[in-house]
Amino acid sequence: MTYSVKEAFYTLQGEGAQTGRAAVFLRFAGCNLWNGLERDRASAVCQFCDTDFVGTDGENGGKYKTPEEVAALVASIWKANADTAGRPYVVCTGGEPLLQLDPPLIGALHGEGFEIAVETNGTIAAPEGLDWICVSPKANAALVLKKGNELKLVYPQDEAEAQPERFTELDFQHFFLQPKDNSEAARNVQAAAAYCLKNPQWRLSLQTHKLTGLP
Ligand SMILES: C[S@@+](CC[C@H](N)C(=O)[O-])C[C@H]1O[C@@H](n2cnc3c(N)ncnc32)[C@H](O)[C@@H]1O
Ligand SMILES: Nc1nc2[nH]cc(C(=O)O)c2c(=O)[nH]1
Ligand code: SF4
Ligand SMILES: [Mg+2]
Repeated sequence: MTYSVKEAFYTLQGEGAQTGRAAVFLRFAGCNLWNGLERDRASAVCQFCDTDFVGTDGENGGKYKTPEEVAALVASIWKANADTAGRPYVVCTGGEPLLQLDPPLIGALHGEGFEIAVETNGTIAAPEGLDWICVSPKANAALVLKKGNELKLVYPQDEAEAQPERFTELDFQHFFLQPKDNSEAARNVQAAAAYCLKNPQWRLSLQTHKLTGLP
């Protein structure tokens, strides 16, 4: 299949349990919960997205015809940036990466020595072989992927089915609340912190790349 890549870049993971770890971010174009157009945001299933995932016009973006081409791109970005040892790490995101990340690409990335992480909205079953799965459930979108390494809930979401209590029995090692970044961000940070203080199963995930200025 052809892989539509919005952009690929080297940075530090800004969120969740792997925060601070150097990684190549591989951002796929397209999402099943929003078409990415501002004029359609208010009618989308997911309305708070902070990311441009439309098209293939970003840094290293393009349409790649084979899994080997994508893996070679990711490896070249790692090698151009990391000076010393450390397990090569790729974070597949989007948009919704599970629309495109398939077993051949997982095989090709492993072939280049990468540990593979994914950031997903949890509406699509995950292929075998992923090394780190972060699920971020969205109100009004049925959750299919009910186990993984971390569950990272954007907070607050008003709908009853997106309250933190709905997720605590699921099979994840880590549970994070990530304050929703919007015009109410400061208030959302305080609300998420207050919830974690009252409910110690949950930890606070701040989007540290927005503090450091990294992408
Ligand atoms: C842009 S999404 C891409 C991956 C996937 N579609 C998903 O939703 O998990 C990456 C992460 O950013 C989170 N996110 C998106 N918009 C956000 C916002 N406004 N504030 C905080 N986190 C946000 C998502 O919930 C997800 O954990
Ligand atoms: N530094 C950095 N960390 C991130 N963690 C998840 C991100 C995403 O957009 O999926 C992201 C991102 O866009 N940048
Ligand atoms: S599911 Fe993820 S990529 Fe899609 S609109 Fe929501 S936050 Fe953005
Ligand atoms: Mg982001």
